[in-house]
Amino acid sequence: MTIPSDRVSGEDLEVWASAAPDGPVRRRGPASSRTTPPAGAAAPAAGAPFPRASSPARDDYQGCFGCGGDSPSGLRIVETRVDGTSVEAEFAVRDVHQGAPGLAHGGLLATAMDEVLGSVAWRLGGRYVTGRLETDFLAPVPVGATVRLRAWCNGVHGRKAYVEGEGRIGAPDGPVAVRAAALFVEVPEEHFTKERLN
Ligand SMILES: CCCCCCCCCCCC(=O)SCCNC(=O)CCNC(=O)[C@H](O)C(C)(C)COP(=O)(O)OP(=O)(O)OC[C@H]1O[C@@H](n2cnc3c(N)ncnc32)[C@H](O)[C@@H]1OP(=O)(O)O
Repeated sequence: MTIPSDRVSGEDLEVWASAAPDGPVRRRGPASSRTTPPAGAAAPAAGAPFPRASSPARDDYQGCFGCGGDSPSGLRIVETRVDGTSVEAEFAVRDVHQGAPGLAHGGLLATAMDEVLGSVAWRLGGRYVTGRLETDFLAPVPVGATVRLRAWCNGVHGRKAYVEGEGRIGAPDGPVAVRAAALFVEVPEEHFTKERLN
């Protein structure tokens, strides 16, 4: 595998084709060029429905740490709104999600972002896995809070999908606690079976 190592540092980087409800956004730098669509990437049509409206594999499988109901300490993320190219979801931070006393563990917040960004990638129609996940933690999240998640796709280039999102505390317009940008890579079906030990 050849992974590009170039980074864009310093100045803000404009995401050229963001489908975020507020339109094109400026990311606070430094931001990685690895999670920014290159020139020539296909931009999702704003407001158009996702190619895949739902995920039967997901609906039938409850073992996922992010969204499944069978994992006792799982995040139990629930999607609340799917609108064109964006997904909204939420979860409640429980005691089992603590890092520092009374506060959510950052790794679990990153997991939540992986989940909701992954849901957007899944809805693009292929089978995608996370290749790279960049996360900015902007505010502590107290145990007991509901985190409102939102994610959208910025572009698709070959096997690569560029997805971005944020998590806010308490309400859809609450304080931003976490931001994430990710590169998802499309894989064949056997990806999910060939390395399994059981
Ligand atoms: C069931 C219901 C589910 C429903 C889903 C619901 C949501 C679930 C959310 C959870 C999602 C996850 O956590 S998924 C689990 C975590 N992720 C994984 O386990 C993935 C592990 N990694 C891999 O399997 C592999 O490294 C891949 C598939 C990512 C890439 O390997 P590959 O297939 O051989 O492809 P490769 O040629 O290396 O890479 C393809 C292109 O992507 C680029 N690329 C690859 N990785 C990177 C990277 N980290 N940073 C930059 N670029 C990268 C390459 O440069 C290349 O660009 P170019 O040369 O083409 O330009």
